[in-house]
Amino acid sequence: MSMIAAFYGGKSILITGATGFLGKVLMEKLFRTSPDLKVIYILVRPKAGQTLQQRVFQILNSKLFEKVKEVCPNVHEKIRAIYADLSQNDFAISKEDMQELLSCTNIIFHCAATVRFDDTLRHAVQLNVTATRQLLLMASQMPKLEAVIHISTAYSNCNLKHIDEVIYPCPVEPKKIIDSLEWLDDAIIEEIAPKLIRDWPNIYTYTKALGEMVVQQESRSLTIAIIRPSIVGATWQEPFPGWVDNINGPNGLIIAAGKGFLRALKAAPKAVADLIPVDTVVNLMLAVGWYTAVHRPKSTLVYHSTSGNLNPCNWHKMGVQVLATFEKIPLERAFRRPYANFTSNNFTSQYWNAVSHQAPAIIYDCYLRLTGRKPRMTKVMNQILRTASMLEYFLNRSWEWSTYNTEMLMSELSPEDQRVFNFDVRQLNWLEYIENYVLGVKKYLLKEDMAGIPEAKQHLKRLRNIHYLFNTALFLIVWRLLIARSQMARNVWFFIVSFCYKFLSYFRASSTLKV
Ligand SMILES: CCCCCCCCCCCCCCCCCCCCCCCCCCCC(=O)SCCNC(=O)CCNC(=O)[C@H](O)C(C)(C)COP(=O)(O)OP(=O)(O)OC[C@H]1O[C@@H](n2cnc3c(N)ncnc32)[C@H](O)[C@@H]1OP(=O)(O)O
Ligand SMILES: NC(=O)C1=CN([C@@H]2O[C@H](COP(=O)(O)OP(=O)(O)OC[C@H]3O[C@@H](n4cnc5c(N)ncnc54)[C@H](OP(=O)(O)O)[C@@H]3O)[C@@H](O)[C@H]2O)C=CC1
Repeated sequence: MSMIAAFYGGKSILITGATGFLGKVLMEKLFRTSPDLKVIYILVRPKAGQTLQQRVFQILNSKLFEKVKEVCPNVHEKIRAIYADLSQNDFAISKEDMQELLSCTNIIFHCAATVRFDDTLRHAVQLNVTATRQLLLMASQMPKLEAVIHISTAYSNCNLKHIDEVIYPCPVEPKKIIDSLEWLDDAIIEEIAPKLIRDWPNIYTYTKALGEMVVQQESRSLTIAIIRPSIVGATWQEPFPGWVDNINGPNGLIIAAGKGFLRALKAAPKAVADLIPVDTVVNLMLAVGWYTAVHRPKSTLVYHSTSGNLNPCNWHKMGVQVLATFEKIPLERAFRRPYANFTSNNFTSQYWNAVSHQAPAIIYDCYLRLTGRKPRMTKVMNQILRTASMLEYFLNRSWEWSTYNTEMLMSELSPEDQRVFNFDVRQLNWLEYIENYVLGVKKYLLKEDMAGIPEAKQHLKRLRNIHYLFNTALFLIVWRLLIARSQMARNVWFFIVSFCYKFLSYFRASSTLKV
């Protein structure tokens, strides 16, 4: 019997960010392995015209939850969606709901955050810092609370090269920033933001670092742990391989590469691609929840959920495998054949951008215009290049994350728990994982039918022919222009033609002799 699964039995669990990528996989695993848990409270806001109930209904009826319904048929009764907006005071939770949360919650998983790299400082602080503080204040009023698990990111200290499982202080106190945002207007905040974030690459990583400091400051009366995942990718094994449902991080770039939009990336081929499967992160979260509640460590422990120091893979290997998978299982209606280049050189990168990205987009838009349609490719391309440039910082560096606490926890688990809540990334076969990942992007994210693969392959063949035709025509035009303008080009041309003529004459003469 799994000790961890048994631990969550009968528990009331509060999850923030349950509608997000990580939150959904966490709920799924909890229901599947501990169907006898009492209730999962989720803090949800209405979104995109959907009520809370519609949002929950959609999640529970998704492919991800198919297995859950077999082991926990009454899953609908065990999930309680509470209206909440984490950017509001007291999260805008009603008095009755707040009372229920305060009196019943046993475990908290705090996943909610804004993960946008370019969010405003005000909003990012509200979500990633102030909301964390407010949640911990709530937590300190929960008599039955056993543990709080805060999800941060391995990149919260990406201004350092070697990162230990400790909380690093930030140059400015989070409280000072929270206070000053109350009276500064938005224009001034945006002006001081670059000075505040110093050597952090973006507001997201900076505010996540502030969030950790808040955890440390508010942890006195609480039992808290912090988990720092690196780049969270599709599922490795559970509930099935390759599940993914948003375009953050690698996902959008994989689509852009598969559709032939993105054919070059400014990335150091040898830099470590520190991806971590989402189910691995979730297994660690559940194990940490159990360990923190049962062993109540004296200080706040930090756990790295990273792959680089245990089972490293680099961008070159990853890129090659992504392309190899697209050969076998291409995406539908590609713009160009998937092909790409990783370069860390500025000049080469700009060259590839102009030749491989911008020029084809402009040509295609001209074609759309000529055929009476609205041009759109340049816009799409600029969006992709903007995204790629935002991720560049992470593609051109490697970090060393120590994993002492994570490994210690692994050794504390029973063999059964090590199997059911496996977070040992050493067992991950990258080639197999990436293939399933790419397949998952096609199936679950783009919702493409596997029956369309032969047609997609045909389409790629047509694109290859167009490519050859285009290159030949381009070569002939350039050559013709050169010949018209340069004596040297004419000489080379006559040399080649006379050489070919002589070669053919010799060949014809020798074959006539044989007859
Ligand atoms: C040497 C030889 C090599 C040979 C082989 C080479 C082969 C290469 C093949 C290439 C194959 C690629 C392989 C994989 C590459 C993997 C790269 C992975 C990089 C990952 C780095 C991640 C670092 C993460 C660090 C921290 C991790 C975390 O803690 S948290 C989560 C990370 N957060 C995010 O990812 C959020 C990032 N997104 C944003 O901040 C914003 O979306 C934005 C700023 C990027 C854009 O904002 P904007 O307002 O302009 O747009 P938005 O409204 O959001 O969207 C507009 C449209 O753009 C689409 N979109 C959004 N994000 C992406 C994306 N990531 N990729 C693609 N497209 C994206 C979005 O859907 C919108 O589309 P429409 O709705 O159609 O308008
Ligand atoms: N994905 C990754 O690569 C990594 C993620 N992390 C961390 O993991 C955690 C989860 O990330 P992930 O699941 O990928 O992110 P998502 O963007 O998928 O999910 C974010 C969640 O936060 C919720 N949320 C945001 N704003 C509010 C708000 N004002 N009120 C209520 N809820 C809100 C979202 O709700 P809604 O659905 O309504 O928008 C959503 O449920 C984050 O803390 C992130 O920093 C760390 C490292 C890497």
